[in-house]
Amino acid sequence: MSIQPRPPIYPDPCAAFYAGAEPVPTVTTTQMVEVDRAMVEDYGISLLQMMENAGRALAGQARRQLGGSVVGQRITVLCGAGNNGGGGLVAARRLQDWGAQVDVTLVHHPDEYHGVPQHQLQILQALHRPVHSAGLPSPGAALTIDALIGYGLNSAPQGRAADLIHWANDQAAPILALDTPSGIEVGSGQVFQPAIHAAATLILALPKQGFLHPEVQPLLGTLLVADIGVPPELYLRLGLEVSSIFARQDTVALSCQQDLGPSGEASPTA
Ligand SMILES: NC(=O)C1=CN([C@@H]2O[C@H](COP(=O)(O)OP(=O)(O)OC[C@H]3O[C@@H](n4cnc5c(N)ncnc54)[C@H](O)[C@@H]3O)[C@@H](O)[C@H]2O)[C@@H](O)CC1
Ligand SMILES: [K+]
Repeated sequence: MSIQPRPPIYPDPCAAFYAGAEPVPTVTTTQMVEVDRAMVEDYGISLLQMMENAGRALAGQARRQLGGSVVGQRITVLCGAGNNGGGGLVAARRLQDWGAQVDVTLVHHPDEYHGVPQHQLQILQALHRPVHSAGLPSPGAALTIDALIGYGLNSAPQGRAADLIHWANDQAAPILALDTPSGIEVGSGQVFQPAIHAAATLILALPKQGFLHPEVQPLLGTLLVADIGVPPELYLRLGLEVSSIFARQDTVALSCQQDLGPSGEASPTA
């Protein structure tokens, strides 16, 4: 069964994103890859640190969406083998720590996880928490988390990742996507088939340029951006002016400015 796209949250396409009254720049995939590189190589902020922040923020957003407590709530977490999936594995662990019943569903066999995602998986295994790498999750969860593919998407989703995207879209449970709904090429805004139809998307660090594309926006749901600890010095080096959007909270909602108007300075709308 295929589903129709949910109605867009924003009635008109976005021209720019805001957090409160603060403009939030978008980044290209090239810039985001450079952010990742500089974090590790120039500042010694490891991927493990960033991923822990990402997964903790994702778990916190899931908890908010489920009303403030996850005790006894069923959550399905779909995890690819890349760093997006690694963030999902962190979120799964934290949600289990907080009392949720989490079904961790992997795209690949555990032997095919490497690097930091493998490290996150091995923590779950050391804790004897079950993970599933075959079949489809049981239906009936209160929330599905999509940590299948992030900005590493290279073509239309294939194989088991595609099967899990179809499965998630067919469930009644809302989908919380990590960084991007899987199936979107975040740089260009190309929507592949299949692609996740998210109720909410928790963006890491900064929104990606493709999120301004009108075809992408109906798939994003409510947009939030999470602090993963990128220092302002790094953004400045890339020519990005990022104001203190996380001064009060680690995760903030993004609103949309629908057009720039004749002066180029319209107020943001919710
Ligand atoms: N500094 C950052 O920005 C951080 C990024 N993180 C996450 O890491 C993501 C990027 O990680 P990666 O570069 O590892 O890439 P991804 O995890 O986005 O994607 C790579 C994985 O997706 C699979 N894949 C790619 N195209 C596919 C297709 N067409 N069909 C099926 N499978 C496909 C690959 O086989 C691989 O397993 C970001 O989107 C973000 O979510 C976080 O983990 C923490 C830090
Ligand atoms: K995703």
